Amino acid sequence: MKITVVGAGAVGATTADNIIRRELAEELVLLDIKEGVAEGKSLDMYQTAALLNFNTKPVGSTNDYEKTKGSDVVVITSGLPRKPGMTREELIGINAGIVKSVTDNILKYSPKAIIVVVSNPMDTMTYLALRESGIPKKRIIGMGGALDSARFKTYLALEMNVSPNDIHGMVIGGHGDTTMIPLTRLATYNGIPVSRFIAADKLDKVAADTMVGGATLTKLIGTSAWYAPGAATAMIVESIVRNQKRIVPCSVMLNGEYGQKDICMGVPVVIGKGGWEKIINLRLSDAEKASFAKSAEAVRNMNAALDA
Ligand SMILES: NC(=O)c1ccc[n+]([C@@H]2O[C@H](COP(=O)([O-])OP(=O)(O)OC[C@H]3O[C@@H](n4cnc5c(N)ncnc54)[C@H](O)[C@@H]3O)[C@@H](O)[C@H]2O)c1
Ligand SMILES: O=C(O)C[C@H](O)C(=O)O
Repeated sequence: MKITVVGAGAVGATTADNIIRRELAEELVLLDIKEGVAEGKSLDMYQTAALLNFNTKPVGSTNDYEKTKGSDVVVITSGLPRKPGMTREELIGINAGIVKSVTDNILKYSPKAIIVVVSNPMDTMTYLALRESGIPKKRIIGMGGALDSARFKTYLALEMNVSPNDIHGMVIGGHGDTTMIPLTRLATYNGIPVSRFIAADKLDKVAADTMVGGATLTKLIGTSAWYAPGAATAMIVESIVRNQKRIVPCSVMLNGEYGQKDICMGVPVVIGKGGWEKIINLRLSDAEKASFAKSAEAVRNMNAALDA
């Protein structure tokens, strides 16, 4: 198994670190356009092997795609992160060009790779990568819902003062401050609806905090987050390489599911060795269906900017 992570910034390096610690591949290539950064971070990470007992060797590359040849899975994290006060959507101008050129280069050397897109605005970047590459849709997975769901579970656990490990819940829709849809109705504390433990107004606040979870961290840190994004991305990669068939909300191309077509948005999918293998069709309430349609409209408008 060979995995490449493009972009050795905060999210790319954290993703790579999680992947090698869990030994998800024999070989991990970390690539960045900045001279020496991927090589330096790879060496730094490899120096933890003797302390943490793992055997995957990370290899750095300054924009040399030959080194990525034959990758089974490629994660794209290259691109600008937002600054406080910005939306993810404002990154489209620069990041679209980066994601397009990276996708072209990756597929030259790894035509069969499954691609996990992280760069923002993620739903539109996933759509772009799929449109530009023309590869089968099941091989392109956008990472957003995995992270948003982890934040949702964390806020629920904090409110209830319980372990996040006992909380189940999903966030679907777009990966944007106003487009994500935390499914409060379906969230449970070990199978028991969370509404049995949290008052309605508190549950609404958890949902609202989840939606601006990325913006909150960006304001605190001065740039966007990386620990949970890196862990969420590695979790998806693990489900692919170990064929775990986990159900994860991911941005995938819809063809009539959830009433939408020709758009990549977050819905629950089964992730295995083929990429996303199946979409799980949730029975949404009328209000949830309306939120999904509204979210799709916003994502579609963003996609239209690709051709503007
Ligand atoms: N989908 C999500 O849930 C999620 C979560 C966190 C961050 N993000 C997004 O991920 C992206 C990266 O965030 P970050 O915090 O790691 O940013 P960062 O600035 O720390 O790292 C980005 C890296 O990309 C590199 N890069 C730029 N152009 C490149 C190219 N053409 N080829 C190779 N490398 C290139 C840069 O040199 C830099 O090292 C941002 O767009 C951010 O918004 C998405
Ligand atoms: O908030 C951001 O801009 C980065 C990422 O999408 C996140 O949710 O952490």
